[in-house]
Amino acid sequence: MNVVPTVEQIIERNGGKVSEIYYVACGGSLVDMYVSDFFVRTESVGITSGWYTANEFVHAAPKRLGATSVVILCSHSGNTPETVAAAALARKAGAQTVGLTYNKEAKLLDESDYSFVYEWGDETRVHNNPMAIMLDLTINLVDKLEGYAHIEAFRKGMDIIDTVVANAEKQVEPRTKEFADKYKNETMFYVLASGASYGHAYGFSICSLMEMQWLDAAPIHSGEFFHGPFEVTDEDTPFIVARGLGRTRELDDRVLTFLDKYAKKVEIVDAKELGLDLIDDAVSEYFNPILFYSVLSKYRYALSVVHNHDLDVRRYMGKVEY
Ligand SMILES: O=P(O)(O)OC[C@H]1O[C@](O)(CO)[C@@H](O)[C@@H]1O
Repeated sequence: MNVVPTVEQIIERNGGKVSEIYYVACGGSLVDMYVSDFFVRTESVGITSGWYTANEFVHAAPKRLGATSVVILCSHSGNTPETVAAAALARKAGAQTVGLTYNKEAKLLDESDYSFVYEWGDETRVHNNPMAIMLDLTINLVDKLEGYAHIEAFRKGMDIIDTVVANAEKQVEPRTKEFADKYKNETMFYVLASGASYGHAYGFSICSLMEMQWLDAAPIHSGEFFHGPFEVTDEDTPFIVARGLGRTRELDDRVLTFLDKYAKKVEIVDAKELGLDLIDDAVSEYFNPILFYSVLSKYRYALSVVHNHDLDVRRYMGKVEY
């Protein structure tokens, strides 16, 4: 998808003034936004950002929300009521709203100044998935507003990410089956990551393991592991570590050094070993979550097979009042 016309219109509407970008959604759509929020937090000098579950945005909106805010909202179905309400609220406050959805008839589109109806299901074209579109939009917006030194390296990364992911998926296929066989009777997993990838520790826990497999799971930031969680470590507790590339890899490595001594059930998903180092070091960390999403989806599929538990089965979601 070409994000440039949207970037230009956003900038034109406010005479080049954007003071904050808010990322607002629920569940898996929210997870997909984490990397963009992380990018703004760590790379922008003049723009602040916030990452909000939609209902919290509605009930406790930031005071700064206003005409110079850009609010990016994503809903796969396009009709999640909290996300649609957040878009309406953002618009009422004078902010510019960008809506992403898979559904051409989405209610979210009625509340969006700019929209992206994205592709889904073609695993070979991850650059057209919402996570990549939002990241592309964010990086181009920051670049146009204040300059981003590694924009060309990022664009080159976008050109090859589909190939990197396709190769990585093939590479992990056998080990996802081994993982599923080894861990089929486990009921609790701790999922660790850091930096741009932390959103996927959260997402794999709440969406893939809890929602789709009805298993207990908890995300732990690699940096936080040594500030409480590591006390549960023993030889029987399973850990999944998404070992990213980039500035915070050291945090993941510190966890792995500790687990190597005190744990026995450790699954490492390493972005470097899976070929992400084909992308320039200056930007590869922003591609970690795109790779991890696709690769971890293979892990969850393998678990669903050994559990004979279809990934689409729900007990409560969309079935009862909540
Ligand atoms: O992206 P949407 O359609 O707003 O849906 C959000 C819902 O979808 C999921 O991300 C995945 O089923 C849930 O976690 C969440 O309730």
